[in-house]
Amino acid sequence: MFFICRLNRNVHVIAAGKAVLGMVRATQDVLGDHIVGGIASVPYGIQETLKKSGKWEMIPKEQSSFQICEGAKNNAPDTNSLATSKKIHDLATSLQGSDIMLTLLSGGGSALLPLPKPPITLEEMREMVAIMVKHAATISDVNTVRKHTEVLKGGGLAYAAGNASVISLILSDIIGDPIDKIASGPTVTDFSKPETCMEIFRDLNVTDKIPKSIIKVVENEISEFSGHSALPVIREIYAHNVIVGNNKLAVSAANKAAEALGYRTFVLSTELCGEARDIGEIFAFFAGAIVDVVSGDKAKFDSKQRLEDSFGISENVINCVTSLAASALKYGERFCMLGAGETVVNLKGNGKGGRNGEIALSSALVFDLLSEKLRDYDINILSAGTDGQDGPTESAGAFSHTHLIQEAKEQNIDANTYLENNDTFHFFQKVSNGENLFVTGMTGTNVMDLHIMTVARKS
Ligand SMILES: Nc1ncnc2c1ncn2[C@@H]1O[C@H](COP(=O)(O)OP(=O)(O)O)[C@@H](O)[C@H]1O
Ligand SMILES: O=C(O)[C@H](O)COP(=O)(O)O
Repeated sequence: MFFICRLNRNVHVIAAGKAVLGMVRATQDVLGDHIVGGIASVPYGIQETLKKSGKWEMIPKEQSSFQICEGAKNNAPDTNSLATSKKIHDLATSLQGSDIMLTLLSGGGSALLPLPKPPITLEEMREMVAIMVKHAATISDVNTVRKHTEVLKGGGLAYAAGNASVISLILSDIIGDPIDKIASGPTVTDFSKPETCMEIFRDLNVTDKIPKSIIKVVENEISEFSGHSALPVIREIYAHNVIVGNNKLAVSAANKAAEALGYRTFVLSTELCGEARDIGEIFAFFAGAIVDVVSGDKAKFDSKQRLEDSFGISENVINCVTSLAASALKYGERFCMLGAGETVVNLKGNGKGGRNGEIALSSALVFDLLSEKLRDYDINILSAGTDGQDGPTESAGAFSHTHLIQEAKEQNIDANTYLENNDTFHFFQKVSNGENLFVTGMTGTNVMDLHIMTVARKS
């Protein structure tokens, strides 16, 4: 698509997400008084957190016509983010053909831009998301439904802006950078069919639990579109959507930092997904497989076999990691394996935790299983959300190491009980006075989760 828009003190900024404050500031620095105003919908407390951590370069300059509105406690839409969404909708609809709507979006935008289609209420939207997430829905699935049930999602914001020129800069928090799903695609044409929502509910086995008003809106859309062929009626949207950052950038920076510290590095994948516990176990079994290769022992417990049989990791990948790590460790170097992505958790218990807590704790349980073989090695894992929040907890994630479970046992804390109850936050808070919890506060970015494992021989 090609369009021309003339920059002439006509830029209205609309921003929504956990990472957009720094983006607002950068656009202010570049565009100066071409920005005539705007609204940013951001999480509670983020301005104070960024100021406290000295990230002044991420704080927007004060401008009377620019409002920064905080909302969406615990990443769930609330009355504040709803009120902000209404203001944003009003601003978009007031724009003229000569205006530019510069939209800045990042993950978290979905909860910060809620405007349910009537008769759906805010409470019902919250309920739907909670049910889907509890049943391990991916964010892609949740946002597919949001696109069909909310006014500003699925291109709704750009549509509201009418003839104004729409340019969106998007920071990706979803595997594969799908621009129509990040923050539920407020400025992206939605090609998905409403039928898909019902298929998602069926696959998750939650159809009966979803509020009736939501089912009704989806069913109405299905019958409205049933007369048309393969695709629903597509709203015409003229927007220029650009991905400006994603987790590959974060992993590449972490990789460089590890190299600068002297580690031999390997990036397993930037698209890790599936059940969180599996990823924790995979990292720990990689450590086991590496140590098997270095020691040359016929392993009592074959980690390589486990990686292949239980997790379908190919022999090529395993050989590649283990030979690279072994060649480093044999010559006294340290090894670092990095990964990134976004997992899910099938919530069975009623504890407090997050994906990263589950990854850290499940890796520690495997380390414990392999403790005999790993005893001459220093092995650590950090699993954390780049946004600084691991689920509804006060931590970004947690560290795991080879003697964590033993340490817990000595403190009469049973790791399995905590993991089964999805209570990893309390596990890490309790063990050794919380020294393995990773607490950063909101970081001002949001490019999914990072997993880092270091392996070194004990000196
Ligand atoms: N007690 C818990 N233990 C483990 N994971 C949990 C728990 N409660 C919520 N979660 C998970 O936390 C995720 C939501 O966390 P959040 O940090 O808001 O995600 P995102 O970074 O994608 O915004 C969901 O995947 C959910 O399953
Ligand atoms: O980071 C987040 O908050 C989640 O991944 C959801 O974000 P989104 O639905 O706004 O993309």
